[in-house]
Amino acid sequence: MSTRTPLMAGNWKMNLDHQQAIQTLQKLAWTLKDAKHDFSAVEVAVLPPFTDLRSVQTLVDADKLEIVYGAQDVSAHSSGAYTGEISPVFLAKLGVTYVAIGHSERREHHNESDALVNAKIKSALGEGVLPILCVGEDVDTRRAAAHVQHTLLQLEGALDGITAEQAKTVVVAYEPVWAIGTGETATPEDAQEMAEAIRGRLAELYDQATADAVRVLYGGSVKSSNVASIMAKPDVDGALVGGASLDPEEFAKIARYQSHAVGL
Ligand SMILES: O=C[C@H](O)COP(=O)(O)O
Repeated sequence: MSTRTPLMAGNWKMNLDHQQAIQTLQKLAWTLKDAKHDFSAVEVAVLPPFTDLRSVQTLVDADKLEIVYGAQDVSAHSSGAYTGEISPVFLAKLGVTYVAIGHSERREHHNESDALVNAKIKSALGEGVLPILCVGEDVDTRRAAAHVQHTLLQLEGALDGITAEQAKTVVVAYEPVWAIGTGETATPEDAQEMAEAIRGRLAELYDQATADAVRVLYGGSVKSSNVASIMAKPDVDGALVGGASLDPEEFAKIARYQSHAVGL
């Protein structure tokens, strides 16, 4: 039986301005409160755009919300002449818990390499911000049956020079690119295959205790209708949710997957 606390993280991507962020977060918080959600059983996080973070922090603090929040990217540097970049120091000061690093959209549109992803992971960890490291293959790699090898290489590159103690705090999100925003979800078996392979490689890179501590999420067209079957797999510890996290009632249902799995 796993002792890992499941994590449901909503990646809002480039959606919702700071006023919409407040409305969305309030509605999410009310919905979860009405449902008496146990945050110690399933952790809930939102990853808004940078410009929303101060508003989100203010609401979370004022209403003492148990929802945590994160950023969608971070600079590999802590300060200096890096126009447009956001320092991990600034994120830590805003009470940010998590930061997504190496999302496939950043790898694709901003040419982020495994080396840069690795530098960003070190940068975040240096300020106590927990990385959600995104890995996963595109459709051609999957068709060539090279998806496991490809994804494990991304994992190794990202964790180069990271100690076992640090690695235990990293969340890994497996997101097959062909399933992101397409409505096409990987099967629960696909998610389990990769989550198990990731945990196996972590055991080889570090040790079993580290591998057992790391949470592995699945991401790609997760909805309330498919989350329970994905979460039933032993190595899947949560979901990185894009589109469906913009609807607070739907995202609350995803976080409450245990309730609707047993028909409550
Ligand atoms: O970060 C989230 C993923 O890219 C999944 O997005 P999606 O749920 O809209 O497919």
